[in-house]
Order: sequence, then C-alpha cells, then structure tokens
Amino acid sequence: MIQFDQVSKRYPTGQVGLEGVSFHINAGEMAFLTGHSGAGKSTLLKLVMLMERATHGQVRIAGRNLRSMGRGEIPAHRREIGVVFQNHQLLFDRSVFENVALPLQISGYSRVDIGKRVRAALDQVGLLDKEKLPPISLSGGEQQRVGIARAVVHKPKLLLADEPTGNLDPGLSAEIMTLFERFNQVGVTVLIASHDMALIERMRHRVLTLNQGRLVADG
Ligand SMILES: Nc1ncnc2c1ncn2[C@@H]1O[C@H](COP(=O)(O)OP(=O)(O)OP(=O)(O)O)[C@@H](O)[C@H]1O
Repeated sequence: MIQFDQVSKRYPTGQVGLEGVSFHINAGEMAFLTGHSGAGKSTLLKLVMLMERATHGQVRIAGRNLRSMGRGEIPAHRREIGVVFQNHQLLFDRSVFENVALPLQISGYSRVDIGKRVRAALDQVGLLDKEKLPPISLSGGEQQRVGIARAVVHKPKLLLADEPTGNLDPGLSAEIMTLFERFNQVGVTVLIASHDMALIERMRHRVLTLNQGRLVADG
C-alpha cells in the first residue's frame, strides 16, 4: 500500500527532511512512525499525501508511482486517504455533523448519502448523540474523535495520523489508538506518527523509527 524506495526529500532551504528511506507497508497493516522532533515524520506523511514531492527515489501508493501523478490528479489521490491531525482542525462555527460532512460536500455527494455516511462515521467513533453540538462544547478526546470521523467518512483504504494523541492524557490516548485499531481490523491500512513511545510499545504493532531523516529501525 505504501512503498518507499530510496526516498530523499531536501527542502528548498537546504534542510534534509528524509534521506534514502526504503520500506513497504502492506495493505491491511497497521504501523507507527516515530523519532525525535525534526526526524522527518511529518515529511514522510506529506510525501504520501503529495503535499510535498520527493527529491530522489520513488513513492508508490497502492501501486501507483506518485512521480507520474500530475497536479490534476492530486485531489482524487487525497480523497483515497484519510488524515488525522493533532489539532484536529475543526471548524468551530459549524456543528459536529457539518464538520464531518464537509469532505463529502466538497466531493458533491447527495444530501441523503451525506446523512447516511456521516452518521455511520459518527457511530464508529461513538459520537452519534453529539451531531448537533458545536465542537467547542466537546472534550479534547471527543474533538479528536470528530477529526477521526471526518477522516474516515470517505471510507479510505489508507488512514494517516500525525501525532493524533499529542494533546490528550494517557487514558484518552489509549482510547484513540483503540479506535485506529478497530479501523485496521476492518481492513484499513493505518500509519500513525507519534513520539509517545510508552503508548506505542503497549500497542505491539510494527514501528518505523526515523533519526535525522534516516530510517534507523523497522520492527
Ligand atoms: N517546509 C519546510 N521547509 C524547510 N524545511 C522543512 C520544512 N518542513 C520540514 N522541514 C525540515 O525537515 C526536517 C524534518 O521535519 P519534519 O517536520 O518532517 O519532522 P518531524 O519528525 O515531523 O518533527 P516534529 O515531531 O517536531 O513534528 C526538519 O529539519 C525540518 O526543519
């Protein structure tokens, strides 16, 4: 599903994001990406999303070499991928329902389809009874679950998360990770960037470790 072959990313400023990184995450796998601040975790996720392009090497997603993907194909590529951020980037002047519906509205789904899909996604994250509330009235953990519902409402085959538990206490962090595991159990490929080693070790999944842009451990 995610294949990196000798991938390097050098930013125009000269900063090295990644250096000669190779790995393969199979469809249906769940893995963590860890490493110090500045190790290259976000860079790696951005290459998968085509928010950045590799300077050297090949990135293949679901068999497609991203080098051959033109600008016009990027929106469709991103729709295949669900992304969860640390600060969940919710719109606070809209309800929970509207926040989750947003990606589907942009894609032109009908009202009926949107209703069905949004409620299915909210059900999966245990927030069906909060759909009418504004996100500001929810706890930090609940807001993060709205972010996850929005990421999965398109039913992506690949789910990426960048420090999804960064602002949460250990109990809530474990709950959020269990949610990701549940999506993985129904076949979604999951890659989570996190520096919470205690949590990662308890989860017993594959861990890719970056250090100054290099992949230094995989297991
Ligand atoms: N847009 C950019 N322009 C220039 N340099 C960048 C850019 N984005 C990242 N970098 C540099 O690339 C390197 C890797 O950064 P990246 O954000 O991928 O690390 P990270 O592991 O996600 O860090 P953190 O845990 O702090 O988010 C760093 O040296 C960073 O300064």
